[in-house]
Amino acid sequence: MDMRSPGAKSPYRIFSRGEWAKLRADTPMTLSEAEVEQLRSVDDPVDLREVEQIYLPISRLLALYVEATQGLYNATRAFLNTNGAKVPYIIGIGGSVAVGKSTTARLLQALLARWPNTPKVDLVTTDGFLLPNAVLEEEGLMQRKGFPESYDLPALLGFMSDIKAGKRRVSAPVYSHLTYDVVPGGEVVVDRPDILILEGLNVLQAGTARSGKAMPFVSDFFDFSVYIDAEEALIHDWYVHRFLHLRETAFRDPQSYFQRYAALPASDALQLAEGLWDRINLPNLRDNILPTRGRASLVLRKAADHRVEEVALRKL
Ligand SMILES: Nc1ncnc2c1ncn2[C@@H]1O[C@H](COP(=O)(O)OP(=O)(O)O)[C@@H](O)[C@H]1O
Ligand SMILES: CC(C)(COP(=O)(O)O)[C@@H](O)C(=O)NCCC(=O)O
Repeated sequence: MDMRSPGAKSPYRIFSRGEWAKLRADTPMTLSEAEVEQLRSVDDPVDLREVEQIYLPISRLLALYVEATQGLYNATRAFLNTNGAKVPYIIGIGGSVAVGKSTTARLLQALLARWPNTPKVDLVTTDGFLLPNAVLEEEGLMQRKGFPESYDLPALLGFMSDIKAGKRRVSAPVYSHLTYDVVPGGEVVVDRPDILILEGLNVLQAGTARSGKAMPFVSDFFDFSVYIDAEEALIHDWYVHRFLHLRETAFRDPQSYFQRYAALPASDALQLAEGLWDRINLPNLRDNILPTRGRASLVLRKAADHRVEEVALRKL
């Protein structure tokens, strides 16, 4: 589906940047320039203007949706005459490697937590559910990191199911981009938030376990989902640029998996980044990530300067 030429039958309503910005209405700005700077990832130029024009309208829309969903839960509780556990509202954020999912997730977390009915907003990334490198190596999957088969899908589904059941203190494993591996014994504990944001490449994918067995979709647990979109060539440039930037910063850390490459001449580092993109991230984008775009509730389409130029909102 081409988002830019949606037919009359498209399930999406398309907004230009200007049209979307107007939907902020009177939503107050609750982040400072310094906070936005702190929340953005390496190489992401997002600023207060982008927050005002793109993220405040999303935050306003979500505040309305969350309130309506909370009303539905209350209606069910009244109907059943029970005092069931509070159920978190779940938002999925998907898109390619290097498209800017982390920045969007952190900005939405900060904005949503400032609404009075959703003070507790937790954020979990799916990379914690990747199989450890030792297992990926044993199974010949190191060149498939981020592909559906590189995740422990049953564990991710179990986590989502516990959250939706309103369980207390549900834990998720943690991934380190520095060591390029799952952190042994690492965990993040989610304790009945008002909202949970789940961010990762694979959040909108159809559920197939490594055994080939059909499983529920992770997105079956979502109340709302966002897909971050951009032209393939742009994401490629962002990935390579970020890699060269990290070579001068994070890769110099003695703990970094990529430390051995920090001393490489720029031309060799460039070749390495191009190889990772061509062998892993581009095929994953084409085969597994982009095909899920049409399942998102909201699609944010970014331009070369990383700014969102178009927004597509699913007609319910
Ligand atoms: N090799 C790396 N070393 C350190 N940080 C990294 C590395 N690769 C990615 N990151 C950081 O990890 C986060 C997630 O990156 P990624 O999965 O590409 O998603 P996105 O760019 O869509 O947020 C980003 O904040 C990025 O800057
Ligand atoms: C860790 C990732 C798979 C992202 O995982 P996610 O949080 O989206 O589940 C990705 O950042 C990655 O490392 N891809 C492997 C190829 C590469 O090194 O770029």
